[in-house]
Amino acid sequence: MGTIVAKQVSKSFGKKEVLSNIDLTINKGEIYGLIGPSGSGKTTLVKILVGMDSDFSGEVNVLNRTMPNMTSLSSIGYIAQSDALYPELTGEENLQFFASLYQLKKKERKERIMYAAELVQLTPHLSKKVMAYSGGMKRRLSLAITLIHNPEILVLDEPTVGIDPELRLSIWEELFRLKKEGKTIVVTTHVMDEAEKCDRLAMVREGKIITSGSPVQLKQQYEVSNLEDVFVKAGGKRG
Ligand SMILES: Nc1ncnc2c1ncn2[C@@H]1O[C@H](COP(=O)(O)OP(=O)(O)OP(=O)(O)O)[C@@H](O)[C@H]1O
Repeated sequence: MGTIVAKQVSKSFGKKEVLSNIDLTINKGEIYGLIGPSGSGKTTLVKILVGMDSDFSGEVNVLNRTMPNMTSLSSIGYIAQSDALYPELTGEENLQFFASLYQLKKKERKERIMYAAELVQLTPHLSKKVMAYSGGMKRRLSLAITLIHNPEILVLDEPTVGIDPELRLSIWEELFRLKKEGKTIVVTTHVMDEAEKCDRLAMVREGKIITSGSPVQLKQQYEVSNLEDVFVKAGGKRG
């Protein structure tokens, strides 16, 4: 049994089907990438996987519980594309607020806030109000919030958009470290060099998984040297 299992998941907005018979199994301790162009359905799918959307057909299981499920929420850290931050509060107050939602003890709360802020290099900016943060700083704060309760599963929708290359690398290093601890990590991206870093990938186009496998397997299977060409050959379109 995988940590996250989706069976025949479909979803429509009105008459438009945006997800069509999605099957996937994500195992404990792997970094799983959902790769696809803008509008292909990645965000819609991750919202269903984390239990934020119950209006779909098919079945989703997370940690052996059918989703959506309140008990599973504390095991999942989800970073939404649009930042759910409080602009009037400082970075630290935002972290405090989210930490308090998870009822962490005072000492643990302090430790987790320091760890998360350090990880995204926001420690020197914690006392500034979030409305004075740049776009990249807000993304980093969102990522820190996702990690605050030390969840077993991390679901990161485009985690490194607007983040400079150096910090992007250090965030990936941290994801590798978390994976070694046994965390399960789901990442959406349209950047192929990030796709290369995943253990396994599903390539998504127009609401369907057009192919899946490890980066090495996929390149061998389609006899190409990069993942962009896998996407094109598997039935995606360039650009
Ligand atoms: N609330 C909504 N109402 C109607 N259509 C929607 C809604 N949310 C998403 N869609 C449509 O569903 C499709 C999939 O969108 P989704 O956001 O999941 O794609 P995505 O792959 O995550 O793209 P991006 O990376 O740009 O967010 C798109 O065609 C989008 O226009």
